[in-house]
Amino acid sequence: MAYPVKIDTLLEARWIIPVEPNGMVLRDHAIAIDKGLIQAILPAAEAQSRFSPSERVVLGNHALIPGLVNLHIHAAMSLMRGMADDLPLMEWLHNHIWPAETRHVDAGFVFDGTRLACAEMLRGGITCFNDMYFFPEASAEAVLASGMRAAMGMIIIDFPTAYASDADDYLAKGLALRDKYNHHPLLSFCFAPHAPYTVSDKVFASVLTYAEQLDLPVHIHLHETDDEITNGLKTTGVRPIERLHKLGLLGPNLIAVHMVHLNSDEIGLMAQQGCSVAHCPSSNLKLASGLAPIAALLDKGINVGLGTDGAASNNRLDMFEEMRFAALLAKGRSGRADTLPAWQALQMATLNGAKALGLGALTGSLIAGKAADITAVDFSSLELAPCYDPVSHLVYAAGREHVSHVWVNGKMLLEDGELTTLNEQELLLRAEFWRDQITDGMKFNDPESGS
Ligand SMILES: CSC[C@H]1O[C@@H](n2cnc3c(O)ncnc32)[C@H](O)[C@@H]1O
Ligand SMILES: [Zn+2]
Repeated sequence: MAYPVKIDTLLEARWIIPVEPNGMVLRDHAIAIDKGLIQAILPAAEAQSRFSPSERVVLGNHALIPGLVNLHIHAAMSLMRGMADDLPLMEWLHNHIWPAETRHVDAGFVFDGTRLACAEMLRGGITCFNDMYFFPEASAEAVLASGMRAAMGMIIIDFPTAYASDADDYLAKGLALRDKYNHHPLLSFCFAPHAPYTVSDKVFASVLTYAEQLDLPVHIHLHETDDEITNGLKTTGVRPIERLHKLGLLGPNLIAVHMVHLNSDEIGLMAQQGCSVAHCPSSNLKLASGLAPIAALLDKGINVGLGTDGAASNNRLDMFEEMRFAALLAKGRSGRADTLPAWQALQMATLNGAKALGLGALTGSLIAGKAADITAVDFSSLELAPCYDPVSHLVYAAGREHVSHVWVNGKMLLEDGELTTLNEQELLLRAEFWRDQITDGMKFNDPESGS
């Protein structure tokens, strides 16, 4: 008989839901992990005789799923959660968020805010996120402190900020960051021009040149509100999607965020060009932007992933909530209960996000050879009983409070609900500190406060 093979970790669980192939649920199986990678998935009894793990984790009433992929977030905005609620996008941005960003956002803010967001996301089973924010070098340090996987946005916005003076400066800073971490096992990069209404044609042309040269995704807010389209038509003569098409930006590397207001020609064009969409249902509802036509996008074969957007417009970084909202809203909008079934919502929250980021060979599903980015969901609570179908429960009944363990690249970052890399108490103190800074800034701005 052959000797057992030494490995780092053996995870045994009641259910393993690999997502690829879709619809498969494995009962009483185990995942063998070594050097950060999934080595094999096989029946638990067989795994026990074949492998000799340094660590064995037995999760008798849990489902193991691929770590959730948050396809659109401004992580550091966790520090602005609840700062400006119940406002439409443009009023929210111009009168509240941009003034606060001008006044308070620096590298320290971004480091603390991103760590806070990482802590929240890890507790909710998210292993990878696609970030778009100022001072991405500070976000990258926060990501590395947490052990998560992230796509860092090389942001470009056509106005000066404390981070960069002009479009060339934004691009140079983003590219320098990418050079610093190129080939890092946990970090990847996306160009992140903010939106059609804040980026000029000339700057889009530079972004396209670099994106093609480096074969990197381009991550942009697009067709989020009706006003964006009306104003775009007025200022450029065409709708924003048509403008980006003319500029050559539509293609398999494009991650279009929101995509709420679309006509059927635009849906056809996005499909034909192979673009991906980041659907952010909670943010679209809270800012009253509208309901994205997700069933129509999926019918055309468009790759749709899910995002939380920032905590200032959501106000949770909770992909369980996004899965449930996505499934329910798509049914409500299409008038068909079979639109966006649970398995498809789970696929959107995992594999589709990974594919959009160009990380489909690395994460997003549980198969041998991919990174061990894994989330364990505990089905012991009474609100998850009885269980006929674990995939149904994951989307329609479970919440982030049921996440017990998380691994990224084979490393356990959440153990029985406890973070292993980030210090919760310190993050709470830093959050209070920044809340006090922002509140003082608001008093200073408010003539009625007398200061
Ligand atoms: C250039 S860093 C990102 C920039 O985007 C702002 N932002 C946050 N949420 C949204 C949204 O839903 N639409 C448009 N812009 C958004 C954020 O405050 C930063 O300024
Ligand atoms: Zn956003």
